[in-house]
Amino acid sequence: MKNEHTAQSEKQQSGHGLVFDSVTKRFGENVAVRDVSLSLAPGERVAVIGPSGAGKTTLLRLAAGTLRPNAGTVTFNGSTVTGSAATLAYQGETLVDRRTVLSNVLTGQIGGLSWLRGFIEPLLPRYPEPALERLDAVGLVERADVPVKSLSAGERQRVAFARALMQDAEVVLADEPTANLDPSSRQNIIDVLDAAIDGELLITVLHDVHIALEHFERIVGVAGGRIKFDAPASAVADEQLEALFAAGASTPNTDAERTGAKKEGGAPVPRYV
Ligand SMILES: Nc1ncnc2c1ncn2[C@@H]1O[C@H](COP(=O)(O)OP(=O)(O)OP(=O)(O)O)[C@@H](O)[C@H]1O
Repeated sequence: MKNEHTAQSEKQQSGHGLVFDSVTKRFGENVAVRDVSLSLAPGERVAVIGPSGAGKTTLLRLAAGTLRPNAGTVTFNGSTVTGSAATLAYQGETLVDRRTVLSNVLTGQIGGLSWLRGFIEPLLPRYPEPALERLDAVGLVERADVPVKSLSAGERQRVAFARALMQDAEVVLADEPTANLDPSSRQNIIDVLDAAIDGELLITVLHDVHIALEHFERIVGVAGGRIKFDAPASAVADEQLEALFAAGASTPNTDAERTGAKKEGGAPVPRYV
């Protein structure tokens, strides 16, 4: 009889799950992700950690299909990723303050509606039940009718999760869900996310290494656009973490910097186009 690990490896080799195959993503001369190969199985809970500018958000956006690689492929179950396979849980600041919690969550499904219905549904919902279910999953169903502006940062993040879960995607991506939260809310928000996920592949970018190691099974360490380690949380050594964050300070992102060529200009690179 095959053990679970062998079965999972075979599925991944046959293109099951989310697969990055030799992926490179450039922004001009800046190489954000450099020849990355990675296989993640359905149901896994993965934390991506690394220093600032390492390429973590770019990896997430490639997984969401909102960025296309310059080289290599990103597939889910063998097909190029699209917005319907993966959902990116944007941070709580992306909510519309003056609208109610329910209305914000309902905007999570407008991609699947007609233009007119997509406009009207968040304001005058005909089918609020799916959104109320997602709010229940994140413990906020009682607050469905209050405006988002009256919520705490942690509650806003929970609404953002509920909105992302409306897409019923098989891959859930969260970029820094603990940002702007106090330490006790940070633990709590990861517990909420954990409880709301139901068999989907969860990939979370985290700055807080302790939370990553405590709450996630698999840790992918990224620096300079490359994967430096990919290991079960229990196997990540302090030396690996020190090397990862030390590498961040010294790893160049451009080919010119890597080859020691003189850098021209020096204008800051914009974060997003
Ligand atoms: N849209 C863009 N245009 C130009 N450069 C970009 C763009 N997005 C990211 N970059 C650059 O790509 C590199 C990786 O950025 P990315 O945001 O993926 O890093 P990160 O690890 O998520 O960083 P942080 O932890 O600070 O959010 C950085 O050098 C960044 O400046």
